Amino acid sequence: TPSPAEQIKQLRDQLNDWSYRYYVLDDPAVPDPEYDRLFRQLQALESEHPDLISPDSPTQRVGDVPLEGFNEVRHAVPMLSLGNAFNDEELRDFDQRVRERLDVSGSIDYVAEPKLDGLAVSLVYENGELVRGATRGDGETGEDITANVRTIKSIPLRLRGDEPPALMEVRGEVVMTHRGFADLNRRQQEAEQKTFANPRNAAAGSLRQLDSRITAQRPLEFYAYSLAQLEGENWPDRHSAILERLRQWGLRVNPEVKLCDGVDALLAFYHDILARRDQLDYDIDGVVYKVDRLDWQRDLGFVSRAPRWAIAHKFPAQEEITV
Ligand SMILES: NC(=O)n1nc(-c2ccco2)nc1N
Repeated sequence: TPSPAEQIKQLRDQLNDWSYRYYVLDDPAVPDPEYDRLFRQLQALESEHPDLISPDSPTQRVGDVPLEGFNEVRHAVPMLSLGNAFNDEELRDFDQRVRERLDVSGSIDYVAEPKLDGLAVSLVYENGELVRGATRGDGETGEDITANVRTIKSIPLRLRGDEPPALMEVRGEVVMTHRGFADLNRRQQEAEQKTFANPRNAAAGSLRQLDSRITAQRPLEFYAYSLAQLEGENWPDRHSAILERLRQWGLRVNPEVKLCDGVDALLAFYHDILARRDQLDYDIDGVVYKVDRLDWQRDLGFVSRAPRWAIAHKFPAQEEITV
């Protein structure tokens, strides 16, 4: 029979794979009771052999000692803010400025993405292991919320694949779905606790908990949308290839993102997402377009704190929805 260490590793890898299928791919491999059965087996083995517990074990997602406060962390690469376009004309101006600066005559490729209205978060992985989670803060420094991001099931504790990079920092948005928000407020009401005004506030309040056992009770999801640091393997040469590499590492990328050739395709994407906005299960406040080629992103650089190579295209403010 396999050694306790081998049994524990087998259970850990199997549970992490099932969790990836369920929370990242929305494609469960086994019914919940099967997952729970193996989870309890792993817990039993780990309690007999605590020295064999590893930080990427699914049993280690919820901490048990609340923090006194949050440490500050300095972002190695500033978490930038985006300039805005408020109408089609301003978007055409953006595209024209980009092509002029690049001295490119024809249309160029952009990646178009829904602009999720949650909280921007940075995740750092060393040799494939999640070592730090941080809020955006003021863009230069944020709060260390590692214990809280570890409770979010769509955030892998270990990157998938045999040769994880030495260092990888991914950024994305933590959101709460409308369904999760409604269930949470119902539970809060039943427990005579405060309810939240909207999913974004609920997500912010959940991430700022000093007790990660509370965060673990909150329906939070993570969508990755950019790569900030990568060491130990070559950078992809396009943003679309970065998103594919993030998917390969086991991170969740929004299924609506789309490679678009030229500004007319961007406008078609904008109007398509706007038309479907009410059917999406999470809040968005616009779409984001990013020049796909990374060499062109570098050439374009930033103006003050916003990139010249990306812009947000905002929707009209949504009238308050009565739930
Ligand atoms: N909020 C959101 O969904 N964002 N935000 C960015 C972003 C911000 C800075 C660079 O990229 N991208 C997406 N999809």
